[in-house]
Amino acid sequence: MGSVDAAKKAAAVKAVDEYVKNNFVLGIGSGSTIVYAVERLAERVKLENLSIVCVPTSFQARQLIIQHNLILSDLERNPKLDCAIDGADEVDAKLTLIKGGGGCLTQEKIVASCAKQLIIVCDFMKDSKALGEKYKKGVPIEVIPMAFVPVQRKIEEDLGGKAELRMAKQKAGPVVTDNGNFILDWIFPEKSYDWESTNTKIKMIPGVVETGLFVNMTHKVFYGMADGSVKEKSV
Ligand SMILES: O=C(CO)[C@H](O)[C@H](O)COP(=O)(O)O
Repeated sequence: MGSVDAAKKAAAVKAVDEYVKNNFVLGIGSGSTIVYAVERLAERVKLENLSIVCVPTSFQARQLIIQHNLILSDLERNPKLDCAIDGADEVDAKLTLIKGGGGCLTQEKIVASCAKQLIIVCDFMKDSKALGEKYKKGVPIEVIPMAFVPVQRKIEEDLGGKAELRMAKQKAGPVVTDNGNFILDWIFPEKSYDWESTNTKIKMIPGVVETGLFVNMTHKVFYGMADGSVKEKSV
């Protein structure tokens, strides 16, 4: 295992060990770091005979829950969660996040918004002073397919930068999200942003479903470090 994967694993294990308690309803995020969190969760459930109900944030998360024989639920049965554990593409000094590198931002944000606490697990490369410093792929924005051109134009005219339609790698055409929508990656001009108002501006554009900007949602971040230690930051 390389140092980045070891860092992801260290962060995920620590978060699951510190935050998951018996009888929790737990949001399960998406991405590669979450795989380690679910592995650790399954281990603890077995060893400690815990009862944990899991609400997925994506098709991938649902599969992980099923593969590890964990209890699968949804927001209809469990609209209130004790905690959600998820990854991030970048975390700034105020714990504002860019999420959605894996395209699951909308369900991730919905599940996080239903949780008492959002706990982020990531490696040291995601830790930045200002968004855009480390993650160069922009802010993911989920859009209704028939609206992608007008949304693209509005973002570029009003906010500057480029809003690129995310294309699939192993299929001709765009990436289609778990909700049947497209993703625009907004490569924003380099300047300092008020992310709360920027997020609101983008969300007000007709056709936008959700953005990958998570503002004032994070309670704690566990950063796995290159030396195997874990650094913690909270608001
Ligand atoms: O937001 C996400 C998916 O939509 C992921 O949590 C984010 O992309 C981080 O993934 P990884 O743990 O693989 O670095």
